[in-house]
Amino acid sequence: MKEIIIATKNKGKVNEFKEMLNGSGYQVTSLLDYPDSVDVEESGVTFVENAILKAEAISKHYRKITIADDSGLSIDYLNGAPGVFSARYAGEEKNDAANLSKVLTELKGVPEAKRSARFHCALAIASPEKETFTVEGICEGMITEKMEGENGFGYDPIFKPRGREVTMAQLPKEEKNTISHRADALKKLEKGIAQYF
Ligand SMILES: O=c1nc[nH]c2c1ncn2[C@H]1C[C@H](O)[C@@H](COP(=O)(O)OP(=O)(O)OP(=O)(O)O)O1
Ligand SMILES: [Mg+2]
Repeated sequence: MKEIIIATKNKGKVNEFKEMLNGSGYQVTSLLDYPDSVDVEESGVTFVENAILKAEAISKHYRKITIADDSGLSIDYLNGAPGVFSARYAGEEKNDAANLSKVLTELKGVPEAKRSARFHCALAIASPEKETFTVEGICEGMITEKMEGENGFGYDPIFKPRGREVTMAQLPKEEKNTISHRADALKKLEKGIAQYF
């Protein structure tokens, strides 16, 4: 089967890509299958730049077709923070629980009307032979006042997608994978993947 490496060690992302590409005919691997892989520095100032950095470094190293995902949460009341710093918001050690607590503290007492936010996802596909291609997806919503739900990962327990009454972490995974920023981006990329093989 044709292999696509997802250039991430984030288990949450890996699971979602495997679910969403299930039945597509591609064998989906990730850096969890390549544990000796180098850590790529996310030095870009946009999600797209970081996705390109990760996809190109890994595709060059393994000489395989690679998709990288750079994503994060942008909160209007915080002028777009944590943005590209979402994973490292409460410190370099990338702690989801600490990141959520930091956001909830910063939004303490802020009324519902001012709690709007959106998830962003940039995907880059790279190959040793072809030019890199990128897409972006978003998911609109708002920040809740407390954490709820066990599904998903990252900021899901404090993010209520628009049109839903529960957090992303309370939705079944099939539903998250229909409405998420990652699903939105992947829909835009999917048809183009075949051209890389
Ligand atoms: O669907 C999501 N649901 C909740 N939170 C999410 C989601 N998607 C991204 N996020 C958050 C997690 C992390 O705080 C940051 C991604 O950071 P980002 O650098 O892209 O990923 P990462 O460092 O965990 O793994 P890697 O760079 O190896 O792909 O945004
Ligand atoms: Mg990262």
